[in-house]
Amino acid sequence: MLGEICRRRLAEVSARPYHFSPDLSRPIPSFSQALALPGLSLIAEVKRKSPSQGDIAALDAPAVARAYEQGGARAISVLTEPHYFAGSEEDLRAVRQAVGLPLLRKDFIVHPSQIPEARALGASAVLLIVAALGELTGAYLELSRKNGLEALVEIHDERELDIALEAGASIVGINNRDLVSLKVNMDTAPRLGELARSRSFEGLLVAESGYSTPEEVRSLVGRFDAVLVGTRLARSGNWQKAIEALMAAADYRRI
Ligand SMILES: O=C(O)c1ccccc1NCC(=O)[C@H](O)[C@H](O)COP(=O)(O)O
Repeated sequence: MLGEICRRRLAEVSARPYHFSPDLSRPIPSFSQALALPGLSLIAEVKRKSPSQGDIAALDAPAVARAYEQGGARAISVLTEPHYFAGSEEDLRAVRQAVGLPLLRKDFIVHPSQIPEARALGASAVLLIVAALGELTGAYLELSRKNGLEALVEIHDERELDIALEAGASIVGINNRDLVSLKVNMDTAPRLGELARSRSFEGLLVAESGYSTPEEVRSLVGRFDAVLVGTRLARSGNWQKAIEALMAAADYRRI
């Protein structure tokens, strides 16, 4: 699945003109500072559909983002991939205008032009998926920093953790979902999080995918800096309430 999505995204992105020159003097909120606040931070995702779930919810991106912000999310992830997730660049631009929280551009970054584009649209950070970028991860990380962006470097196994650490990632996301098979294993994030810390990783750790109950979220307190939640929130219908329920469980001081 990951290969199919990336091939399609690369074809689309490389066919359009490269014309992004973001204004780097325009201030944007810090993604890492939001994640480093005391307790477990919640990154709430605007997600309409996905390859594993099909249709999730017909969301108005800025309205949902405002509810996420009111509910206490500390950052918002906006999917901008159009075919498999029904997102768009316009969603990112509109969410930037609607909320003050830092935004993560959630997409399949496979072409350098997507990085300055993300900054121009108002993102504070981009997602870099090691399974997609492999040894190019370091180069994309550097390009992100040059464009005034932070990067959530996403891994799913030990080899990808090695690549992320070698690349100098300071925010590592551990995805419980295998993006090739789409299977979710909730032991993945805790196991690899522990491994990262045992290898002296002192940056921020984010647990991703499959979180839907306060108990699951609570289990991350003291082990992760943030959790990224999409489907559970998007489906809730009452986004602010759903966030508040998850935050109540997460709002513990770091142990
Ligand atoms: O969600 C999918 O089905 C998916 C399939 C292929 C590539 C990526 C995919 N999801 C991206 C994500 O990492 C999630 O959107 C994110 O972690 C939130 O997960 P969830 O809370 O389980 O919706």
